[in-house]
Amino acid sequence: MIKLENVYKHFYTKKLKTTALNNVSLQVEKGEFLAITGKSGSGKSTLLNAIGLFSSIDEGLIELNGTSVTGISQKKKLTYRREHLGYVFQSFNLIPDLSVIENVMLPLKFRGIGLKERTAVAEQELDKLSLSSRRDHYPSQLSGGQQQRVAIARTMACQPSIILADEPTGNLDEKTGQTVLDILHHANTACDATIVMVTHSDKAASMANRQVKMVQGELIS
Ligand SMILES: Nc1ncnc2c1ncn2[C@@H]1O[C@H](COP(=O)(O)OP(=O)(O)OP(=O)(O)O)[C@@H](O)[C@H]1O
Repeated sequence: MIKLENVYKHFYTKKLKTTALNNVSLQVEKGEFLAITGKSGSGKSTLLNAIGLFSSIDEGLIELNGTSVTGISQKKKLTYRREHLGYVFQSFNLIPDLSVIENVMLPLKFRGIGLKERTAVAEQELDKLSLSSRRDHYPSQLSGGQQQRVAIARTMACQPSIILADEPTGNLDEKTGQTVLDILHHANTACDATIVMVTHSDKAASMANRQVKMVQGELIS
């Protein structure tokens, strides 16, 4: 479960103060699939980054699975991210010196899963995303869409309880985009993952149980 209460986030540049999150309160139940829509610059990614523990907030409270994560140390945030959160972001953050399969296996290693099991899980996830033939390639040898799919395979291999997706179909052709949506849908319905997805696509948003909209930093149901 995800709970935000009266969350504010401001950005300051020399001349401008931007309130990217303006008194945002939100509750996403366990196993819910929420879509966040809204115009460019309305604060969607800022919201996702705050829930994903990538950026701090200025005021308010965030709870994930019943644990308050506001103000916890960087070390605890990292542990929490590794154990509970999965990200499907457009910046793939693949490790360039690791092959495709090694990238997918890495977070499983952090969780203490043995080599045989992590190889099997990674192969299975790569197969679902039609990437088996690329398992020994390096990220630089892949197209943008292929890199995004590797990142999704890496996320799904960990079976996170909360998945945060920022424009997950943005860079992909229609067929691959649908595969990604199907994978998210499966994680939601078969594995009870809670999903928060930012999207501009009506088709992607229609996969969700509920839609909310960001307007100038405020959340509108
Ligand atoms: N690091 C930053 N410094 C200053 N302002 C920022 C920073 N990051 C975001 N903002 C501002 O905060 C507001 C919200 O940005 P955010 O990226 O959350 O929007 P978004 O809804 O995700 O947009 P898009 O759909 O274009 O990705 C914008 O006005 C943006 O200019």
